Amino acid sequence: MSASAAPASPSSALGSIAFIGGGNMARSLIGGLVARGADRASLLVAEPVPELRAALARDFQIPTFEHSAQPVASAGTWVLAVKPQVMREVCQALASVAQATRPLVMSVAAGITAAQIDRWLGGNVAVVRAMPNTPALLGAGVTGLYANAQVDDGQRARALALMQSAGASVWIEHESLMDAVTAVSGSGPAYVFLLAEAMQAAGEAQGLPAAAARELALQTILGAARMLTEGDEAPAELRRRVTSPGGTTQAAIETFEAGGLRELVASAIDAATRRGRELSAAHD
Ligand SMILES: NC(=O)C1=CN([C@@H]2O[C@H](COP(=O)(O)OP(=O)(O)OC[C@H]3O[C@@H](n4cnc5c(N)ncnc54)[C@H](OP(=O)(O)O)[C@@H]3O)[C@@H](O)[C@H]2O)C=CC1
Ligand SMILES: O=C(O)[C@@H]1CCC=N1
Repeated sequence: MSASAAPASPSSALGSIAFIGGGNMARSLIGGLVARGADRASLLVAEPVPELRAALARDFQIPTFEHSAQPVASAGTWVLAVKPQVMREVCQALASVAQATRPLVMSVAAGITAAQIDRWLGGNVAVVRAMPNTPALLGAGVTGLYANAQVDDGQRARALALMQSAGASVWIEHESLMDAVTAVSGSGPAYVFLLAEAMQAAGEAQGLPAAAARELALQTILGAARMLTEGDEAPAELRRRVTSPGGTTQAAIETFEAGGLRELVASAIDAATRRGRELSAAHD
């Protein structure tokens, strides 16, 4: 595995990129690319929902299409950003173009394997499986990347450049670990949002006004995340510095530990990992 941080702007060598699916994840990736100065005219999006197309065109001034035929014909990189449930059908419809033009195909779908995508596109296709997350919109995401054997060095560099617009990237050598990546970081923002909801609600239950509870909870998460990522100290050490012996934090941490928070987090991530495998099998 290797990790790298985001560069100042995406390379112009990226060429045209066709996004198939313009929903939540594609929007986050496109937002990250646009914010880092990507050529808007080279970001082509196929999205069947008219409201989503209109919002993408309005917010990012990029070309949008109802069907994928036009964007894929002119793009050297495809980003498949549809749900796992429809990936087979979407790929099979694009197989003849893939065989004719040999694009770099990137998939962000949970569970679906590079071998499945290669097979559905007709075989011998360069496939990079990527698992980003929605903070990509702010350039603050993290992506796990796996390349199949057909991906050459230039294509690896192109995949990395594209995803670095979304934040940091980590290459994963063994594809079987991509379901764990999905469970930790792909789904991960939702766990933090759940914590934010719970902290805010608990603050309100203690009598804080809603606006104050929100501000206190959200800024606490932001500040803690910055301490975790901008310093060198381990999470356990940062926690120790907040926890005065016999004080308030100790009372809360003991409650979390007694309630099995660590085991619960491990179970949740195990459930998400298993779900990724199930999605692959269910939609083969
Ligand atoms: N959301 C997230 O945080 C993350 C999502 N992912 C992955 O990204 C993928 C997309 O997820 P997400 O963005 O949340 O899903 P969304 O449903 O928001 O977006 C997918 C979009 O693709 C559209 N679509 C369906 N069929 C086609 C087609 N043939 N051509 C073009 N577009 C089509 C869908 O339209 P319609 O609704 O009409 O079907 C929908 O608008 C999934 O595979 C998911 O596993 C990965 C990492 C994080
Ligand atoms: O929930 C999902 O299945 C997708 C994949 C990771 C985040 N969202």
